[in-house]
Amino acid sequence: MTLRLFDTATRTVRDFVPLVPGEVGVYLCGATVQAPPHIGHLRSGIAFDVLVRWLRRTGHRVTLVRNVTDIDDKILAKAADAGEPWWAWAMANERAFTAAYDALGVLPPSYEPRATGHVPAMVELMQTLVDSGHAYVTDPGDVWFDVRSYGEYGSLTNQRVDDMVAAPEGGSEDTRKRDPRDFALWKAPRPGEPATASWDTPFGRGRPGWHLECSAMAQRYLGDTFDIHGGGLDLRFPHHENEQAQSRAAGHGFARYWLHNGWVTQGGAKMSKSLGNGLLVDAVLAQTRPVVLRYAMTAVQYRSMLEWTEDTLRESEATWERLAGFVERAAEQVGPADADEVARVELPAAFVEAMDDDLNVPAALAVVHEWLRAGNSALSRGEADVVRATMVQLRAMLDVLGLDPSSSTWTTGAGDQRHAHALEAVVAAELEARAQARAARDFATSDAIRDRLAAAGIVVEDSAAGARWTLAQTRADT
Ligand SMILES: Nc1ncnc2c1ncn2[C@@H]1O[C@H](COP(=O)(O)OP(=O)(O)OP(=O)(O)O)[C@@H](O)[C@H]1O
Ligand SMILES: [Zn+2]
Repeated sequence: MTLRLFDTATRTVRDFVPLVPGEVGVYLCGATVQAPPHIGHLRSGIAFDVLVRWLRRTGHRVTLVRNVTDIDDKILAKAADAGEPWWAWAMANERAFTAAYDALGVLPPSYEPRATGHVPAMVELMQTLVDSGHAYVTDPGDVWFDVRSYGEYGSLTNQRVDDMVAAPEGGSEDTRKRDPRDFALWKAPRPGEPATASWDTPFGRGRPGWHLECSAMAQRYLGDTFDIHGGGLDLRFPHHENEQAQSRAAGHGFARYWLHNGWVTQGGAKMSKSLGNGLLVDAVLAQTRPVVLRYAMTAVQYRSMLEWTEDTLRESEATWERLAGFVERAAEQVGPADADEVARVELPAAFVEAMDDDLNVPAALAVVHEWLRAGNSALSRGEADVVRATMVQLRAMLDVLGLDPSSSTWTTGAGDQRHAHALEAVVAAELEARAQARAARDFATSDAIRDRLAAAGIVVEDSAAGARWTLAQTRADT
């Protein structure tokens, strides 16, 4: 059986044959860390986590590179509005993304390069493009890719240059460009931008364009030619078209397969910050266990749109309870299986077939549910051997999807923020009641509330801004 993947470049399903047998290099465009993530931002991380897990399970050594774009117009603008250094703004949001990936059981990438740490590699690539006549400098710091110089421009998205829209950086009215579609490799600082947000290059001082970052970082960690490049559907054009043009014009083979995941949508529209319909990961995790969110985001095929409704999490929770409930009861009856056994067991043929069919997770889950039904019958009949075998199979299949109920990712409660949010709400109500009692000079009540909180290990401090609370330090800390 061979893995077949839908390659966006050829618009066909192709057998996946890695460049080096048994080894796979994957580059996934990561976050531009300008804000904390909404669940749409996590879709690609989860989709490609399933790909990586499947490749590993089928015997491949996978190198996954997922970058962090930590310098960008929006980061600079938002940090300036907030009165913070741009790098502090980027770092805080990068941490929020990392916490979200961890909470949802997305395995860490092999390498997670930040754009700002790879300026020399970008300058080198840009130099190659300038030297070979594929890029040109207008004013110091402004370097453009010359789309007419590269005959294959448009091949990834099957477009003719004449039909394309102007590149957003310096639009069609920018007379310095040779063609309105030419896009920025390097951007001179704009008035008012901090000096720390630009770097010296042979072409003047400036900062990288987004497309150049990914080309340079992919080459740095995966080499001139690598297997799979992924990202959200909206990145195909211009981002991926431009990445490919830069790298191939520089003489590199670049990505051999292109995979794009669908969006999380609401009412058919892409969930997005600017539309105001972005559900922040943190807000969802205040009310839902991470595994339930992971299940909901994994259960669809990666290329499908995932339409988010009020019922999505409820349905996901009910299904998850049935799966995790079986594994728990089975382990009670026959004892737990060890991780090695789960990692080595031969998977059901129908499951393998579904995963090899362009990661058809819904079909793979249908197999999981057949096994679940059989497992539940075996449980009620007390057939220990069948229960055990089914438990091992279910855990193995679910592990491929990042959803093994016995994985420590889910059993330790890490990333589950519901307790913290519940505590926050209860203490806030207590403090409000105390404030009212004090306002009414009912000190007996206000003191009783304070004592009750202290007995629960909560220390209240009064300040001009109102009451603040912290958890009491343990004896060992004092
Ligand atoms: N709803 C979504 N579903 C899947 N992927 C998404 C979604 N929204 C954003 N992404 C991905 O996240 C990355 C950043 O996208 P983008 O900046 O468009 O998101 P956003 O911050 O919500 O959008 P906007 O700038 O319109 O508010 C891209 O890789 C994109 O593919
Ligand atoms: Zn990219």
